[in-house]
Amino acid sequence: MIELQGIIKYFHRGSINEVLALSGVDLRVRRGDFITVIGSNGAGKSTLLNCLAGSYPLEGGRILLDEQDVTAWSEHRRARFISRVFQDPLLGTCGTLSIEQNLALALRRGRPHLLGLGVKGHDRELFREQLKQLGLGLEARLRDKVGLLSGGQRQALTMLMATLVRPEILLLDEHTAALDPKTAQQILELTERLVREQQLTALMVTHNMKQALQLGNRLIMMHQGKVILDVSGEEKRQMKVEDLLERFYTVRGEEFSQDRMLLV
Ligand SMILES: Nc1ncnc2c1ncn2[C@@H]1O[C@H](COP(=O)(O)OP(=O)(O)OP(=O)(O)O)[C@@H](O)[C@H]1O
Repeated sequence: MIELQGIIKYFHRGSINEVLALSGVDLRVRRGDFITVIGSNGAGKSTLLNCLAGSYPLEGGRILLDEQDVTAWSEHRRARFISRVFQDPLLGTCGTLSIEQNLALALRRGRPHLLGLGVKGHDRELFREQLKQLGLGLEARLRDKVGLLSGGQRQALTMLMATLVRPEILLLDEHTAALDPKTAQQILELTERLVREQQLTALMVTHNMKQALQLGNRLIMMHQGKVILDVSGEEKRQMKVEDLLERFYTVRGEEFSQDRMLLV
């Protein structure tokens, strides 16, 4: 279980540009939770994921992994248990390396002593088998440079790389937002399958409320650096976009303007 306790994150603290991006976030992520994260622009969604991943130091609060305090752990150290997929398909893969070299790097995640790009025969078999399941024909292109792939193919490969060594937690930050609708849907289906088959714990940021309601077992809504709504199970299954807007109004006492988030 991962627990965030009273997380406080400022940017440019003490300057005229000071931003309080997270103002005391408490969140208990249970093993196997697939949490979709929604909220308006600047609500703190990406910052939350970045703080979990150790990209930024905190100004307050702690992060516990199975009751162990990992707040002081570097981003590199946390990469042993955290995988991330970003919006930009170029960020998760190395374009100048081949598909199999990228996968070989993913296989060594969290094992810093094993450097080099050599690919062993039995690993190659594993890669072929895994790639086949993507249904994109990439298993026949193991030695192709990743730079030759389309954005969707590259994001599918990134998803595979992020889960090749099972992470304790998978962080997805609008990972389908840069793709065309059909490709985005394929990546979402892949996401759902990988999370289900490997029983992963995942947090997925999205601007799409329908998507947030369709996927996962739990949904949190952020606003001005706080979690203002946390629904799961049957309650989430029954919810519609209008219910979410209504709940926002009840909690905040203000309308959720439609330009704050996509309602598709
Ligand atoms: N590296 C940074 N330096 C300075 N300010 C930042 C930085 N990252 C985020 N912020 C600020 O912190 C606040 C929260 O930003 P964050 O990116 O977490 O929001 P978000 O909910 O992910 O928004 P969006 O949906 O627009 O991506 C915003 O006011 C943003 O401008």
